[in-house]
Amino acid sequence: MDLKTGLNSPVIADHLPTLALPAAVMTFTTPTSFPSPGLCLNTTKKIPLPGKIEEVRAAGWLDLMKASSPTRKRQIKDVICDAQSDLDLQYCNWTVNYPSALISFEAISDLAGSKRLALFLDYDGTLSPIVDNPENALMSDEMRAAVRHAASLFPTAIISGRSRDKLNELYYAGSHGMDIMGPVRKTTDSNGVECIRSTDGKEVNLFQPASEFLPMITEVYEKLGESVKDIDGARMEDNKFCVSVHYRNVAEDDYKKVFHRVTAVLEGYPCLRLTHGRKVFEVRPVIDWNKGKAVEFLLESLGLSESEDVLPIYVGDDRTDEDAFKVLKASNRGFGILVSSIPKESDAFYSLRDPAEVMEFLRMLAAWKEQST
Ligand SMILES: O=P(O)(O)OC[C@H]1O[C@H](O[C@H]2O[C@H](CO)[C@@H](O)[C@H](O)[C@H]2O)[C@H](O)[C@@H](O)[C@@H]1O
Repeated sequence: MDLKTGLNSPVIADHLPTLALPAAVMTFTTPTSFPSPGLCLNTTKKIPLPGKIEEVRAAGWLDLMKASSPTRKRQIKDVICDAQSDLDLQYCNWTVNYPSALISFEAISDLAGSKRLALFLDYDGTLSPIVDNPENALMSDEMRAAVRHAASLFPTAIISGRSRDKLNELYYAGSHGMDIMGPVRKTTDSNGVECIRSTDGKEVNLFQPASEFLPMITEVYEKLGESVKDIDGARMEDNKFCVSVHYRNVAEDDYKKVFHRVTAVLEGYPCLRLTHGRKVFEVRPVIDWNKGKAVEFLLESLGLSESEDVLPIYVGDDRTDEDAFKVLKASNRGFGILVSSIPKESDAFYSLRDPAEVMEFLRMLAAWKEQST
């Protein structure tokens, strides 16, 4: 997919309640085959769950899948109005804890002061609206211009679950941060970093911490594709170091089927984990690497990880972006901005409603930078 001019479509935000699965569910067996155990998180042996807990687990996931469906709008105009006003009230109350980055822009620019901003931008749901077909999730020309303008003023990276070759912009980390094309590192620690030339001849660094998992990812992609091919609307996506199983276009009655087919295949891959995205199952290696680690890696590559006069800002909409929000929150340096049109728990500090507001925020940042220099 080439990210060209985009299609504007309504952003359908998904509400994903947090689901605390029993600890037993989250244990994995360190495999005897495939990558060296060192690569797979040290974990205790996976124990078969008693039937009851297995049912609870399946029901929990099913609730997650249903909760991420768009609320069914009834055809009666009044109900939509009422529902809309209730949602607005809930959203308004939520922004008390997650202030709008547009309304709070003056506070943000005061915080930024003379610091050097570093921008980290998620792609789907942040720079492009959520649409039914991933192939149609494109940045609009206006958004692309806003991103490019910001990138001319601040170090800017796109960090996405998509494979890196679908993102031909700036610095970027595809596969949920596991495939990083970043600036030539200014630090000595270069283990695992390969120096290559990018398509426009620029010398860059390539860092792929999950490269040993490629054969496993390729194999599980094939198996998952085979296992869901008879489910109408189910769609696979190969994101190089991770796999997406989309169910946005699957009938809700078939959600359970998708869930059980995916989990049945993954039973044979204890070194892979399943996370829930926006009407998508994300299958990733069980390694200690995520979007938060990618942000830390890129800051270090830019020589910005030690200095106090840097303000990293991460803008994202999905659960995998929370790893980056957590890193910035824990470092007490910089902050996350959650893109959501409905209330959600998050480790972000600010909020923006949708990609249109993200674009406005980027424009405000650029204007602020240009008038303050
Ligand atoms: O980290 P991101 O850049 O947010 O990528 C996360 C996933 O985004 C895409 O799927 C989501 O967007 C699609 C297009 O709007 C939508 O159809 C789908 O339901 C969403 O889950 C992408 O296709 C995945 O590969 C990414 O992992």
